[in-house]
Amino acid sequence: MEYGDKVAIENLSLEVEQGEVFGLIGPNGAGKTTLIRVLATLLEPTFGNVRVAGIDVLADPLSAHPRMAYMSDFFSLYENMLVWEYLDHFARCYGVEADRRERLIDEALELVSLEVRRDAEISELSRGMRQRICFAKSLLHEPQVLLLDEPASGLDPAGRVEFREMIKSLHAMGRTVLISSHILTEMTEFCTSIGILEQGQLLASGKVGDILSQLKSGLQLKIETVAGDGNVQRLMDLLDAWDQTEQLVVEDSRICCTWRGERLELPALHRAIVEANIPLISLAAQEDDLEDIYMRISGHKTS
Ligand SMILES: Nc1ncnc2c1ncn2[C@@H]1O[C@H](COP(=O)(O)OP(=O)(O)OP(=O)(O)O)[C@@H](O)[C@H]1O
Repeated sequence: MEYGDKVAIENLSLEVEQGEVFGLIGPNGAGKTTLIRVLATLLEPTFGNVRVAGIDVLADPLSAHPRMAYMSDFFSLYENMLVWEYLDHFARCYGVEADRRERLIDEALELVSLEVRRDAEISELSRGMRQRICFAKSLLHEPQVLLLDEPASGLDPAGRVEFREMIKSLHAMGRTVLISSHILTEMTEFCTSIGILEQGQLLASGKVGDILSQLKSGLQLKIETVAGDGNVQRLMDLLDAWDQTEQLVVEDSRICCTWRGERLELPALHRAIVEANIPLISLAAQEDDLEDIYMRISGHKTS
């Protein structure tokens, strides 16, 4: 996908299975919005094929529209409408028959926990509530596929928790959700699969557990000794000789490295350090989390 001579997405091949909650993760400018807008038929790719819910969206966008909902990170509402009026208005626009409208509005309001604000004027509502109304609006035509571009941005922590619950409910209802974010850790809590996008290229994609286990590099060790008396050098030498450590980085009197051995070998390493009379302040081992993996495969430095 190109904007003039700027290539926003390149050689991207991605399949999201029905019923998945797929997290599209990438930093600013990675191409997430571009990809979602292509799927939503708002942008035409320079070349390539795009299918949503089995429909070729380039050849037949009108058949694809009823099956999908798109929610942008920017949204606007009609301020002077009541919540139910707003939803009723859009349900009519989407061609929802009169005898189903009220039920669908009630269900959407329940899903976003706004039943009690049914008769409130939109201008009275907080940002989080407005976002939830937009979300409710996007559910009225019962789309199979939801395309959500950074929907949790601008929500406070409580709003984010509620948002996660909404996505989990949609997953339980069998909907397919593609959701973008640059906040990695929260995506693992409700996504079934993830893709990591960087500079328009998909660096990795798959089930959350598979990505974690494929890309795990081992345990990250942080070992702290007392500064002075050559302690740091002796600790470095001992770790080098152990031959299970990689990527040693020294920060003052602390050494960080990757441990290639088994977790159960760590007590022996601990003992060897003590027996070598190297004063040990702490030895901590931590599994890579998604954030570490993302930073490593995208070539960023971890802290
Ligand atoms: N209308 C446009 N014209 C030219 N370049 C564009 C246009 N829209 C996006 N781009 C460029 O395409 C690239 C991808 O942008 P995109 O908005 O898809 O990224 P993103 O991952 O959604 O970023 P963010 O997290 O900041 O929303 C960026 O380099 C951006 O500058």
